[in-house]
Amino acid sequence: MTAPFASLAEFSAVLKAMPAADAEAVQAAVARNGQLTKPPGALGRLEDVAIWVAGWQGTDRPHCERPQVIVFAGNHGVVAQGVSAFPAEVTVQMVGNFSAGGAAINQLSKAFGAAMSVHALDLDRPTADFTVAPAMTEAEVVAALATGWAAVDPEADMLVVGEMGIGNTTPAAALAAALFGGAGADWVGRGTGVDDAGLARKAGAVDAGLALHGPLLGDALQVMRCLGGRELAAMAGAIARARSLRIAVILDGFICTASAAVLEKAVAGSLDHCIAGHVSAEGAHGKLLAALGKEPLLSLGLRLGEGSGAALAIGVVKGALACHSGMMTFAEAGVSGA
Ligand SMILES: O=C(O)c1ccc[n+]([C@@H]2O[C@H](COP(=O)([O-])O)[C@@H](O)[C@H]2O)c1
Ligand SMILES: Cc1cc2nc[nH]c2cc1C
Repeated sequence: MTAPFASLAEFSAVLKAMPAADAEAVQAAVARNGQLTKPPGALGRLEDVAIWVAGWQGTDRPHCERPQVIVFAGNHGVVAQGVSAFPAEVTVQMVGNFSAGGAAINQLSKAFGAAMSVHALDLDRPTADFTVAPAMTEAEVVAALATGWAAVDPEADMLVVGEMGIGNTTPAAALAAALFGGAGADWVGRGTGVDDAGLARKAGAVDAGLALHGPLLGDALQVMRCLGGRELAAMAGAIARARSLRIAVILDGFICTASAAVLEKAVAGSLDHCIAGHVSAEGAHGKLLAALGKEPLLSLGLRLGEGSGAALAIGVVKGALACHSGMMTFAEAGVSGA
């Protein structure tokens, strides 16, 4: 579907008109959960997950039979500041690897029965270095949001968005700092494995970006334009599209979460259809999730990106929905209650 916005103002209006969860389906799912053959609460957070998905799918028998994984790739001018352990050409090389089926996310998507696609966004045209200019023009950020919007399969019943972009933990840290306050040092981490000097360069780059674009940063969508990147904006566009379709979303790591946070800051409640798949090893991811009030499902020390942690969490969500929708009630099974 062509995106119903051609400017950031129109995208903002779209965010303000998003559907809510189905309160009746939530109520029905709570009632069903209470009748299933288990002690009350014995499935822990799986019960909450199932009831939450029920609300977005509008049924007390929610399912995860057609999960979709989308990986967006972008390149970043700020890599000129020496902020990554890897060279920028790895982004396009990894897109080749995704297309050939050779990356971790290919295997995880297959393992959890998800349809996976990859979208490379103007890799030969990196965003501007945000320490000297806004990362994107309005036309560029809107185009990236629209790519994400169009990439979502309306028939999917669960969405994972992931990313690949050498250097992108730096724009992600810049988004987090601009949205939640603090300095670069509060939000940067080691990414693909920078040393102490690299970490200091990342903090310096974020501080320079905050200082340069300061006057615009009260507006979350301007934060994305000035400090973000194409794959970050595309993830935000896909998460917004999923909301418009009432498809639940599993968030991935630090970059994905920072991109999503832009939507929440633009319009509070924009991430009510999103769950945190995992907490990554990137230093500030836990803090960012806490700021959003999201409790991660998994904590496995991953710091890969690509949607990998969220793809693993598909397995947890599938387990939650299989139990909720497939179990018998006490009455059906002839099991005595407490
Ligand atoms: O998902 C995460 O939390 C995460 C943490 C560290 C690194 N990454 C991945 O590594 C790349 C960014 O790291 P860097 O050091 O180049 O900024 C990018 O391709 C991400 O997918 C991802
Ligand atoms: C090899 C490699 C694979 C990745 N996947 C996501 N980010 C990545 C960064 C690197 C360097």
